[in-house]
Amino acid sequence: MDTSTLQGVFMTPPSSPLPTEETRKSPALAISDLNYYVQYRSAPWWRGACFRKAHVKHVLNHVNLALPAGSLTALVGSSGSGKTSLLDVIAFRAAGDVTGRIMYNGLRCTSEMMRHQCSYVIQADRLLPNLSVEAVIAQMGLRVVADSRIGGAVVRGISGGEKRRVTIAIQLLQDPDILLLDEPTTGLDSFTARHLVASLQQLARQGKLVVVSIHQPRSDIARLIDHIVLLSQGQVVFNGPSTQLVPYFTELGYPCPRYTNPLDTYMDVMGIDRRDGERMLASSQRVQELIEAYQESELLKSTKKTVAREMSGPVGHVSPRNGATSPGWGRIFSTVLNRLTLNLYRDKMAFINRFILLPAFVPFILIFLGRLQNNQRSIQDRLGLLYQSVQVPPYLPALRNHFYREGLDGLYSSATFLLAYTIHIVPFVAVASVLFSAFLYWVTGMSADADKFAIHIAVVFVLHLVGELLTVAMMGVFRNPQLANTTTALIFTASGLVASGFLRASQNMVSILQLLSWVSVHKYSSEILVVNEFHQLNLTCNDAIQGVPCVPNGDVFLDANYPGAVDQVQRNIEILIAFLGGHILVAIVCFKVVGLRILQ
Ligand SMILES: Nc1ncnc2c1ncn2[C@@H]1O[C@H](COP(=O)(O)OP(=O)(O)OP(=O)(O)O)[C@@H](O)[C@H]1O
Repeated sequence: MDTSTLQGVFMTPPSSPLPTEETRKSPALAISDLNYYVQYRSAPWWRGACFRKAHVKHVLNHVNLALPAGSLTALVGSSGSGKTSLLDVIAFRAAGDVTGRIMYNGLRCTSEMMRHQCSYVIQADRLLPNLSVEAVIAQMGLRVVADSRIGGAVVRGISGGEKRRVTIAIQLLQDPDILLLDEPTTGLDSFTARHLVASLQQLARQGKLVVVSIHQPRSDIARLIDHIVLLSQGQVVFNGPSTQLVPYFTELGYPCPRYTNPLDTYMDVMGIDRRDGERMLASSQRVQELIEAYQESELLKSTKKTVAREMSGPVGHVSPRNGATSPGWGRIFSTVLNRLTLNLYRDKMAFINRFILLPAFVPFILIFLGRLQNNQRSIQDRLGLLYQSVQVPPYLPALRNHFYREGLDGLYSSATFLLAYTIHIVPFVAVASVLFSAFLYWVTGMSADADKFAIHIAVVFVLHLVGELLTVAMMGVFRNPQLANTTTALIFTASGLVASGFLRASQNMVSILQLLSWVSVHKYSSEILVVNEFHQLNLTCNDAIQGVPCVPNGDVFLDANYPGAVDQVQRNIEILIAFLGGHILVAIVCFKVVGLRILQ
């Protein structure tokens, strides 16, 4: 659009017809005297919570708003003005302390009500990289990419703009009454950004309350906005229909020069110039005057009157949308399971990781160890191989932040997700365990007995699964895949060292480590594997060193080093099964207790 007509745009109604009285029911969202405070600590994190000074920041300061449904509202302000915080507070996702009241259609909002009636599209697109876009929403103009992969770091997929529209489309599948979007146009080219905002305007016209935060809307986007909230340093500087923007500021002595975008002009007026102390003081004073002028304005008086009318309403409850019933648990579970499985099947790196890397290690073992003998030295070789078997590396689970997001959106519970997650990795872990054990047995010539081979696979399988579940649990705690993976690798390595008895006899360790080994999965899995390999194994004495008693068979070795292990195989298998169940529970608890507390 030509900038010469910009001022006209802000004085005349936008292109799409404004909502009818039926859809407007003004105001849909009323916010009364909202304050938002966050606590933060200065000084480096390693000083610990007790030694760092706690500060409280007043992020949103006495905000009163009345936002009409059927209109596209934009929160506009410079970086740090409080746009994201305001959206977080409206969505009941804010991490700090909130005072004030939010009403929606005359009902007092609660977090449960907003989880059901409001969808919040945050800045980053969190999509599963290997899923295709199926019937998603012609409304979002995604038909041409309906069969494309989303794409990620490895596989190129749909474009950034298309990803953004898919993110919005997914939120729209919930048919929300309120749609909040944080910086939806950031990173998009001008055509895509305009197309996206036009789609949002169309959605608003259907009676939804659509609120977007925008740093600095370009002229063609500004034209589509019906209602503007200008924020500076957490305070409202203007709140009203876009048609009133220029008249309001002109009256305050800030006319908009011809041929310029009014939002650009007023963002400059509201900006704090930090180049030097003098300019900073002058611009801060100007902003303060603007804030005070708004406090005295007719605009605020009328907003407060409207808001006050709404405030007497009762507490809102969750109502089924448009008569729709939510899907049952079985449907949700199978959808989550299908999505996870499909994503994993299409993930080339996961395939390489799980099916190729571990078996690919076997040729190295062949060079390093060769075929197993039955002499005295083979005892050490066998122990080395068994240590290798119990030290299977736990995989980085394919969990991503979008699952936290979906959990926050109330789409499914942590238990549902973790159950689906565990089930979806079972076939992969099983195949990887079979491949690993088969290669190991075939290359080295371990005890060739079908039962023993099956037990070896089962133990490797349980260790893989426990490792993966432990990583999932750590992700519930840390919310960081790398940290979770490193922590699990450390725990697993330490546990294997201490509890397997393959590198150091347990009896020689300090008592605290001996005690700790009782809670290690490696103690029980190692005992099963060592019995598996050494029980009924005949050994030759032809390489025995003079003066060192020969170990004539594996059972003598077991009696000396793993006393009672032969009789405890059944018990150890039961303990391993309990470990599996226990780790699923630990993962659920980590997500539910620790995870949700972080997110609230
Ligand atoms: N949890 C928090 N801890 C500390 N400071 C916070 C927290 N949340 C918000 N703030 C501060 O509050 C102010 C407003 O932040 P907010 O993210 O809402 O701004 P914004 O307008 O969305 O900025 P941007 O456009 O850069 O995203 C900033 O100064 C920010 O540093």
